Amino acid sequence: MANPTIVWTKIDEAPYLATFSLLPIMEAFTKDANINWELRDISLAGRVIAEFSDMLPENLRQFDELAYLGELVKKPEANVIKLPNISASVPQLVATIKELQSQGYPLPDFPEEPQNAEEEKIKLKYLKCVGSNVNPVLREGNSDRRLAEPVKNYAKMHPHSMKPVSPDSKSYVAHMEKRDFYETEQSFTSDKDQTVKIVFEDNAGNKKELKEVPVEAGEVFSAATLNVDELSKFFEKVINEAKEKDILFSLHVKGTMMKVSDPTFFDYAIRVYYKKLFDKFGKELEEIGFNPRNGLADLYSKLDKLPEEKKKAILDTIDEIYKEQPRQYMVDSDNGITNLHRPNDVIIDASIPATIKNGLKGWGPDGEVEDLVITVPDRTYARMYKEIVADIVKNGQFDPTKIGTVQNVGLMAKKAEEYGSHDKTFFAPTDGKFLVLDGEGKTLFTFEVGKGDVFRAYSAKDIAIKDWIRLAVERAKDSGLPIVFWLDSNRAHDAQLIRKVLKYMPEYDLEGVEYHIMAPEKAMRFTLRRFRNGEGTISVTGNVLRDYLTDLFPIIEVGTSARTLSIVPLLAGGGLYETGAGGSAPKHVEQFIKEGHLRWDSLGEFLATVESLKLARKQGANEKSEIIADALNRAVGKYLENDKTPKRKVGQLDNRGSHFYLAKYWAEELANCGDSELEAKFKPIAKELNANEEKILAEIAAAEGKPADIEGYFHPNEEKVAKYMRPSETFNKIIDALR
Ligand SMILES: NC(=O)C1=CN([C@@H]2O[C@H](COP(=O)(O)OP(=O)(O)OC[C@H]3O[C@@H](n4cnc5c(N)ncnc54)[C@H](OP(=O)(O)O)[C@@H]3O)[C@@H](O)[C@H]2O)C=CC1
Ligand SMILES: O=C(O)CCC(=O)C(=O)O
Ligand SMILES: [Mg+2]
Repeated sequence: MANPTIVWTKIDEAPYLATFSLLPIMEAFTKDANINWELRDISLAGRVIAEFSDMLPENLRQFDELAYLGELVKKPEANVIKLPNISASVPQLVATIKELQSQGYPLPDFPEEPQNAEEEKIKLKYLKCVGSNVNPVLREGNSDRRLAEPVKNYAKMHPHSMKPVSPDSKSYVAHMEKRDFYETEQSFTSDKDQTVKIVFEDNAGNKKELKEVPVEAGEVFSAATLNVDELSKFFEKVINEAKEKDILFSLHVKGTMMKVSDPTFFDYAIRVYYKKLFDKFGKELEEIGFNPRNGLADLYSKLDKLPEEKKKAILDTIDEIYKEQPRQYMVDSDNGITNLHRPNDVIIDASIPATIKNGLKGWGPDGEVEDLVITVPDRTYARMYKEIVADIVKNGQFDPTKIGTVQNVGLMAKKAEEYGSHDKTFFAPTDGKFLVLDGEGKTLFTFEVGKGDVFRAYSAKDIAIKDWIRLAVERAKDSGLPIVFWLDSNRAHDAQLIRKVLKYMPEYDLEGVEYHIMAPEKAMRFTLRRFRNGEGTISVTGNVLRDYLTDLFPIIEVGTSARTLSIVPLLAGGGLYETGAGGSAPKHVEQFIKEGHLRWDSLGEFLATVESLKLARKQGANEKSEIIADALNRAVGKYLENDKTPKRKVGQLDNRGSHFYLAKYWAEELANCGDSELEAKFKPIAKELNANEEKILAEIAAAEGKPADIEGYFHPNEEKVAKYMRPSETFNKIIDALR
C-alpha cells in the first residue's frame, strides 16, 4: 500500500499565518509514520488566481486545487485537514483583486455592472469565488462537532469571561411574523429519480423556465419564498421599537455563506434604516450604482463619482439619519463602522454568541456597551435564538465552570438544505408566481409572489439523511448522551425529515439510546435545562442549525469555537477534519500586522491532526503513526493543563510560543512512549527543547511589539510570513533537523 497522504489546506488570515509555524512541526514529528504531507491552496486569492489562470502569464498561473480536493474527498484515501477559510463577500473579493493587481497579476477588474458578453463572463467567473464555495465542495459527509474532554476541563479550570446579564436587560430577538421562508415553505419526498423544473409565471401568464434540478428517489426537495414588502414593514417596526426602547439596532444574517438570499435582508435593512437618503437622492444613488446588498461601504466607495456638493449633501443626510434613527450596533466604533457597513462583518453564527458572551450587549457608536435588539428576520432559525436569549434574561448568564455540554450531529453531506440553495435562488422580476413542476410537468408547488420577492429551493438526499441518522445513533452509543432531533413538524421540510427519522431509526440497535424529536424552541428549552444542570446533550440538526449551534454552545462553553473538534466522516470512507467551528479571525491579522503578536490558538489544528493521524493508520501508515497520535493527544492535554494557549497582548505568549510548548510536550511524550526507536530519537529532542526554552521564547518575544510587514492581506509575501512566523533560529534548527 502506498504511504497515506494527509492534505493540509492553505487558507486565509490568522490560521494561514499560523500554518507557517505549525506545519513544519507536524512534518517533523510525524516523519517516522510513513505519511506524506501535502499543502493545497484553497485560499481566496489562490482560488481567484486559479480561476483566471488562462489569462495569466505562465509563471503566475495556479492549478485549481479546490477542484482536485473536491474529487479527492469522494475517494476512500481522502485524509484532509481543513482550516477555516474566507467565505468572501463581494467587497472582500474586490479587495483581493486589487491586491493581486498591485502585485503584478494582470487580472481584470470586477465588472459589477457588465457592459458586454465578455464582462458578463468575467463577472460569472469571479462570482464563483464569492461566498461559501469551499465547504460545500469538500463536505462530502455529515458533521460531528463536539468539545474534547480536556478542552472542557480546561474551561472549567480557566473560565473565560462571561459578562453578567441584568434581569432588567432590554435585549431581545426580533423576527418576522408572516410571509417569511418559514411560513411559505413547501416540501415533498420524491418517489423516483426525476427532473424537477423551477418556473416563473407573470400575471399575464408568460412562463419562463429558470432551472432544471435532478432529484433522486428518496430525496426531500423543498422551496420557500420571502416577501420583501413584509420584510420592509418588519424592519420599520423593529427600528422604531429600538428607538422607543432606546437600545441598539442590530441585524444578524449569514451574508457570506448564504451569499444569494441573505444579502437581501441586508439590502432592505439599509433601505429602511436610511430611507431618507433613498427618498432624497434615489436618482443619484442609482446613477453611481450604489448596491445596498454590499453594504453602506459600497456607497462610500462610489461617492467620488458625484460632484462635491452632492457628495456633501449625502454625507450630511447620513449624519442626520444617525440623529433620527436608533443607534446601530457597531463593528468598529472608533472608525464609525456600523453593523450595516459590510455584509461580512456581522455573521450570525459568531455574532450572536459574541453578544451573549458580552452580557447580551453590543458596542454602540460612542464605544459604550448597550442593550440591543437582535434582529433575525426569518422565523425558521430565529426562534431558537429568541428562546436562549429569553432564558439568559430570566435565569442569568451561564457559568462556564458549571454548565454541561451540547454536541452536534449535522446533516451536511451533498450540499444539504439551504446551504445548497445558491443556484436555485431567484428574485421575482414582476408580480406573479413561482412554480415547481415534477418530471411529468405536474405542478408540485405554487408560490404567489410580488416583485423582488426571493424564491429559494433546496434539498437533502436520502443517502445523506440515512448517514446522518446513523452517525447520530453512533454518537449516542459512544457518548451515552441523549440525542435530540431539532425538527419542527410545522415546517414542511422538517415534516418530511421526521418521517425519515421514524422510518430509519428502527433499523438500528437502539438499546441504551435515548432519543427525542422536538421543534427548535422546545429542543432549546430541553437542552438548556440539562445544560444549566451540568448535563450533556447531542443536538441532531439540519445544516443551518448545525452551523449556528456549533458556534453558539462552544463559545458559551469554552470561549471560542476554535477549540471544537470538527469531524466529517466522508461518505466514501475517508475523513475531513475541520479545525474548529469558527472563522479565520480577521481581527487577529490586524493585530499581527500592527504589533507582531498573533493570538490565534491552533488547538483546533492540534486536535484535527490527532484524528487525521489515526485515520492515516487505517489508511496504511505504520504503527508508529498511532503512537505519535496518542503522544500528540497527551501533549495537547499538557498544553491545556499548563495553560500555554496564546494570550491577547504583546509580550504575552502568542501563537508561535504556544507552538513551541506543543512541540516540547509532544517530544516529552514521545521520549516515553514505549517505542524504543521513537524514544531514542525524541529523548534528546525533549532535552534540547527544555534546555533552550528561555532562549527560544526570548527569540520569539524579540519579534513582537513592532509591525509585521507581510506585504499583503489576502496574498502576502510568503517568504516574509515564514520569517515572521519562525523567528527563533534555535527552535527552527531543532525542528528542521527532524524534517
Ligand atoms: N469553516 C470555515 O471555513 C469558516 C469560515 N468562516 C469565515 O471566517 C471569516 C471570519 O469569521 P467570523 O465569523 O467573523 O469569526 P472570527 O474568525 O472573527 O472569530 C470570532 C472571534 O472568535 C475568536 N476566535 C476565533 N478563532 C480563534 C482562535 N483560533 N483562537 C482564539 N480566538 C479565536 C476571536 O475572538 P477574540 O476577540 O476573543 O480573540 C475572534 O475575533 C469570514 O470570512 C467567514 O466567512 C467562518 C466560519 C467558519
Ligand atoms: O462556509 C462558511 O461560509 C462558513 C461555515 C461555517 O460557519 C461552519 O461550518 O460553521
Ligand atoms: Mg459556523
